Amino acid sequence: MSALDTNTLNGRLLFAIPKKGRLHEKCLELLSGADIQFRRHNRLDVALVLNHPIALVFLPASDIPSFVGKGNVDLGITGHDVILEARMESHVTETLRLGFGKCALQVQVPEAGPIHTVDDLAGKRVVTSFEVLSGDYFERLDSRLGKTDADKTSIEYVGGSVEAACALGLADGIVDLVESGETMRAAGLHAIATLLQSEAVLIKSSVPKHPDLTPLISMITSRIAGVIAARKYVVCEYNVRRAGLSAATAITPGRRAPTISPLEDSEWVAVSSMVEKNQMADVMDQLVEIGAEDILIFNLDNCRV
Ligand SMILES: Nc1ncnc2c1ncn2[C@@H]1O[C@H](COP(=O)(O)OP(=O)(O)OP(=O)(O)O)[C@@H](O)[C@H]1O
Ligand SMILES: O=P(O)(O)OC[C@H]1O[C@H](OP(=O)(O)OP(=O)(O)O)[C@H](O)[C@@H]1O
Repeated sequence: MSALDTNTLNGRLLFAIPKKGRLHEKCLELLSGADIQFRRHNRLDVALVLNHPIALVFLPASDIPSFVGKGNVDLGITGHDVILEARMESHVTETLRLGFGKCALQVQVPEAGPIHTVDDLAGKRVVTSFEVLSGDYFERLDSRLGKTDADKTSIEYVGGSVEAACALGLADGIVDLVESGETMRAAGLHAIATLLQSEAVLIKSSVPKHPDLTPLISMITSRIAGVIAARKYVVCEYNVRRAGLSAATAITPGRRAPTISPLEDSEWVAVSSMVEKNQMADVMDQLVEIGAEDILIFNLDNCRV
């Protein structure tokens, strides 16, 4: 098949996936968890899904918002940041936050330099890959500070390695993504302001071109939501005396309500409840404190909640 053979793609839902970079591998894991099976031929940016009428289209993450927003593809995964940078927020609907690709877009300056605040940076040179968001930010700042056209902040675009710009003498400050902060610190920079927080999201067109694909979009969304929820929750099971049950269910209320089952010993019950993974250790400590026993934690492979 050639890269975009319209006959082969006819009738298939087009689903855009970042072709490389930070989000690529995580997206492949999601597809696998949702049982969306495909074989990608060497170098081709389109792959037909074997078990559903879907074609995956591998695109740069930053191009996905406009492809989805303009209806060229039906569904996509990308970062919230690049949706705003592409000014596509009113053309796409973010249907799911995916819990990965979490980062912040921050203004950074040399740690040892004379600039300490964004007000100090206003009117100087800023280098970034986010020229739209940075342009908006510094335009507001310049206007608040009463800068004229002659002395307003200069915003220059670079495609990557933004963190090198100050050391190379190209910039007084940069606007770039930060997750762990390692890149920033290694470049001798520190953050002085945050423009936005971002994470990967599932998006669809706000005005779908193919309304007949809505049930398939709902199915994919529900499957991916199941994979995300399975990562977020564990199942906690334990035994507790009936007398301690109300204290126990206050600790593990579950999503709707915990499941309570009688035991052969009529003084005791077994409780099963979903618990957020990051609360698990606290919850177990509290259960031990109220006398619960045989506390077991189970990871979920998949779920629909
Ligand atoms: N350090 C990071 N930690 C977490 N998420 C990140 C990080 N850097 C980038 N992201 C997220 O991943 C998205 C893609 O960034 P990445 O640097 O991987 O792009 P790329 O593939 O190199 O470039 P392109 O946007 O051209 O595809 C960003 O828009 C952001 O949402
Ligand atoms: O805070 P950290 O965990 O260090 O992550 C931040 C870095 O990650 C991103 O770049 P990436 O490594 O994806 O490469 P790029 O510069 O080529 O976009 C971003 O542009 C930062 O440079």
